[in-house]
Amino acid sequence: MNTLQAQDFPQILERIENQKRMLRNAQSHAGQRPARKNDRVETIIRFNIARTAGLQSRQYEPGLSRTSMSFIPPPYAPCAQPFCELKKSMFNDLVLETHHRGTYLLVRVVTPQDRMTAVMAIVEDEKGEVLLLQLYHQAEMTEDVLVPGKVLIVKDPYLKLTADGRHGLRVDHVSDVVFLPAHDERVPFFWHSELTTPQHKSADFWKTKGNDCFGRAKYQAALEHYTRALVSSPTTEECHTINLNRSLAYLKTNSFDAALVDANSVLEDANGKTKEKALFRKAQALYSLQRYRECCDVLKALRLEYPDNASAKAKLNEAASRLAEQTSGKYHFKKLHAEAVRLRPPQLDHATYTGPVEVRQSGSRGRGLFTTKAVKAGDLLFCEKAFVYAFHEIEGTSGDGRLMTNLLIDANANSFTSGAQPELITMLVQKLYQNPSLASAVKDLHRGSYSPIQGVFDIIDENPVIDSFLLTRILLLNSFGCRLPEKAGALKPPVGLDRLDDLFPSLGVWALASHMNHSCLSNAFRSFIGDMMIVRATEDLPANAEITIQYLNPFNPQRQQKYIKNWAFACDCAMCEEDDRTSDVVVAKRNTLGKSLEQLHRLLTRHRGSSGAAKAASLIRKSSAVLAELEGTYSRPAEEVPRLALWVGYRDLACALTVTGAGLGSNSQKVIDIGLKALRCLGFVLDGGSLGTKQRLVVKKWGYMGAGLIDCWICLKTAYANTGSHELALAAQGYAKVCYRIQLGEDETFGEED
Ligand SMILES: C[S@@+](CC[C@H](N)C(=O)[O-])C[C@H]1O[C@@H](n2cnc3c(N)ncnc32)[C@H](O)[C@@H]1O
Repeated sequence: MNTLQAQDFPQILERIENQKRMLRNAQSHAGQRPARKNDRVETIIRFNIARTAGLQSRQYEPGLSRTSMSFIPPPYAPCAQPFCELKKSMFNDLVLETHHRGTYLLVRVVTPQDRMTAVMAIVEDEKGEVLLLQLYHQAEMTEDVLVPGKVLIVKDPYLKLTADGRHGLRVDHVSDVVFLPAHDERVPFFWHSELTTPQHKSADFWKTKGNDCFGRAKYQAALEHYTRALVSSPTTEECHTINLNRSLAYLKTNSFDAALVDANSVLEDANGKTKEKALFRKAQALYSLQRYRECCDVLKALRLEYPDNASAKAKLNEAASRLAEQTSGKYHFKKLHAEAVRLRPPQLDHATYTGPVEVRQSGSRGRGLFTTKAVKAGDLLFCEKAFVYAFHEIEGTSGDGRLMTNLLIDANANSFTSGAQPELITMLVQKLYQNPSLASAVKDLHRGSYSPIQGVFDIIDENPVIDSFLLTRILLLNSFGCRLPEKAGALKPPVGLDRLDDLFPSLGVWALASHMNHSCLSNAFRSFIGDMMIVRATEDLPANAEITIQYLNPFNPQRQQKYIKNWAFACDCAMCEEDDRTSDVVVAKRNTLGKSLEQLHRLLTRHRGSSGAAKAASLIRKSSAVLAELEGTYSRPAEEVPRLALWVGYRDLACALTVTGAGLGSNSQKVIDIGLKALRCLGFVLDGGSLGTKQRLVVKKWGYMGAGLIDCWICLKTAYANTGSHELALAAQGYAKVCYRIQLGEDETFGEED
């Protein structure tokens, strides 16, 4: 959820203005015939030169190194008509900037492909006319999508004027393209080539060819050959083998629905070794579709009939572990951490657990997520595996431009996203196109004002109708940026969202999490281990409470504008209300005082032990004076509106005193006072905790989950322990652990860093 406004980035604003000019120019030619026909030889040579030189693979921007920009074009609907209802067109029939509804083009690829954001090649029609074809949202594969000789159908073609004044075909919806197998009867005879080898070969011939391609990891080619084998009169036995092989090739290309269909077709009348294999393929497909219970059932049946099958035994163990996670919410978090460190991308093979939550209506906010029973602070609400996840290793902010390498620009909204957004859209498009059974998880996610056509996601000509613009919209409104987990620990840099970086290089969609509405004073906290999102309650909640999270960092002064612009709502939490009431003068004063505190605390950490005691004492006095002044800028009680700048000041002072040892001995009292004050600034309501009173330390009401909260509790624990108040130290340690669990998602690793 990291959309940025172009007005803050002049270079991008300029590009957007150029793009808008181009669009307006293009629109002024709508309905016209192209000024001149493409010369075949020149078009092919020009394309090949550009492709070879790699000119089309990157655009360079001064100041923004190696920036790739893609623009979201004006949305248009995908074709929702079956092929049999479409009328054939030729290139000469097309006019500019027009969707030729109800028609199709039959084209053949004549050059190798180039890939920028789109996959591109020169294609010809049956009259030999040529055009540039741009296909968007095609997955990166080991095989090229467009290879010379390949024949395609383009439904509802769109002829667009390109930036250089030429024209070409642009296809944004994957379901608007049909890749025809060589043996398809729609491929004209005179386009048959060596690629489309004579048609009278046996099923075994095509199966062998398929196996050969499979062996070379050419899975798409293998699929085509297996399909051809199946229509070349195979015997029943051959048919089983081919279906099993094709099922495996489908698994390799992440087409789990199709893999399952093939495995099931074999199971209709197979037995012996064939049945054993088919059951295993079925289990593999079900596992990949995260249907763990069914997967376990299939594997149990397989084990019963074929007890010596070692692969089935291993797979059953895996599936049973996933099922246990899914039903109990019990994860081996240390193992998850280890996997997240080892795997690149860190996509973990674990199940989603949905805890005591459900989606319900939440008045004018649309749907929201609610508790189904009372929960305690730190309780697991859910742990969700990403539906799609695009991983980028570099962590950074907009400041140094490192993230500004991959921009997706919405010229209409004058906004853009940086990072993995374009990649994620293609992932989402492909996942749903290949596995329509999974669409229900995401197709109804919040889409703002975008209204898709009737029939979207319907199966037409055996494939689902996919609207890339709908999915782009869903993604822009529902994706989460995420960072790799930081190891929180005593007095390490704080974990949380205190910094002004709402930009995260990795992005994903977590469908259940997408139902949570926003509040700056949220009652739940999200953390990530790899692509698993862990959401825990940050306070005790009754049943039927709406669960909220922070979409953006509350330290971000522009957050309200972003909510309005990106998500079309204004946050009405107490913190936003208070921000509205706070004058710029007060904000500026808080910033200045905050900076002084930062400096004082930095100096303080240099004066360690007894030798620096006098200097430390003077710095502490100064710091206390600044803190008192800062406190004077707040009026509403912290229980109602957390005092974030003040919290940071007290937290850092408590930590600095603990680190330097200035907090040792009699100064422990100081750390305790400051630490407790820090917590109260976050809205914590505490009972007890003062030395010598024998009163237990109890959190009566949980406060805001500020970054560094764990550290603050650890400082308290240390100070209590130093004064021999072991019960208080234990209580502080216990609360540190709950905060650790909330902010890092688990507490199995708590204390390991000590
Ligand atoms: C990611 S969706 C959250 C789920 C959404 N309410 C639904 O019905 O699917 C984000 C959208 O929820 C609504 N929303 C979220 N937080 C809100 C809030 N605090 N006040 C009003 N609307 C909110 C806005 O329409 C926003 O664009």
